[in-house]
Amino acid sequence: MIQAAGLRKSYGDTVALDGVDLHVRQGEIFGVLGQSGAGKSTLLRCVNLLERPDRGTVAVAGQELTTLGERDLRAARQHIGMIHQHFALLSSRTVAGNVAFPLEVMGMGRAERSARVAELLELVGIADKADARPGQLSGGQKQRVGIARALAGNPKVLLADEATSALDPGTTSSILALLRRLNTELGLTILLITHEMNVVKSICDSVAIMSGGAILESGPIRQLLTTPGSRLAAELFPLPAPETGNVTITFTGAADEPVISHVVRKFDVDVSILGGALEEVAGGSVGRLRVSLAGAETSAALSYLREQGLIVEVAA
Ligand SMILES: Nc1ncnc2c1ncn2[C@@H]1O[C@H](COP(=O)(O)OP(=O)(O)OP(=O)(O)O)[C@@H](O)[C@H]1O
Repeated sequence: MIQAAGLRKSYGDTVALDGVDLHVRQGEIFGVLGQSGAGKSTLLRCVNLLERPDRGTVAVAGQELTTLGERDLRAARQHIGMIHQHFALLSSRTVAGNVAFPLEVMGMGRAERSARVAELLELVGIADKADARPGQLSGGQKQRVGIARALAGNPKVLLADEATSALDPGTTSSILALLRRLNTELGLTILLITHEMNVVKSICDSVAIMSGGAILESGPIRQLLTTPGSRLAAELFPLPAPETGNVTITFTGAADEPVISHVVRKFDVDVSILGGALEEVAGGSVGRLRVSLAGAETSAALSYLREQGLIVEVAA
């Protein structure tokens, strides 16, 4: 649904994007995770060409955007909704007036417009706030207005720029739940940028980890977590640096299998547990356990764990 290749963007001597490739599949929620200054906002702005990349190509819904002139680009952007960290609402307009704004720009007639606005406010759960001004709303309600406005043109893609960073944890959860519902009910593809692992953990299907203008690792979350050496796994489950010979075991969905007690019973080994955690990620449970094994049958025990489908990494 979104295909970017070889994106480069510099501001003077600062290289904000240093050859970025991005592939977001239709119907998924894709998170770009990174620290401040990693290049996330620049990447998002290059996807709808609010910022023109110095080099590289961007296609959204099969349409190559980088070759379009300003007029065609404006038309193409109607199919790409965007929501912002600080909501970007017009304070002089009511909630309904804010949501109506893009429909006015599209030239939609008054009656059709007001029916569409009512439908959108209902969809995001703030139909009762239609006549309120943004200044009278909570942060979560403001973001719901932002989402309704972004959906006005029936976009195929929604870009979310730190959409929950200005919200408290409870409100963040309700906005993330709304985004997931819109993703499921409307088949909306969502590309979001965030510096919060929690956002990735709760709603993303895929992720790209970004640093210094480059993507270090990207793909479906469950696939990344079961790839040896995964940065995502290391960030999601911060364990102390391993000592030589320590074993890190990553498992998905198999936490109910008593594999460790099997190993101890089947082989001549002792297992000491050094640390670990279990998390709900991408709709399933994923766990990481750091252990040390001692005994005559250590290597047979490690082979057995691998045969059970666990990812087993031995620190060199
Ligand atoms: N308009 C601009 N002019 C000059 N430098 C810029 C501009 N926009 C971004 N940069 C620089 O490009 C780099 C990447 O910035 P960007 O805003 O994309 O990062 P980010 O990961 O979104 O960070 P943050 O979460 O703090 O916004 C930074 O070094 C930033 O200072």
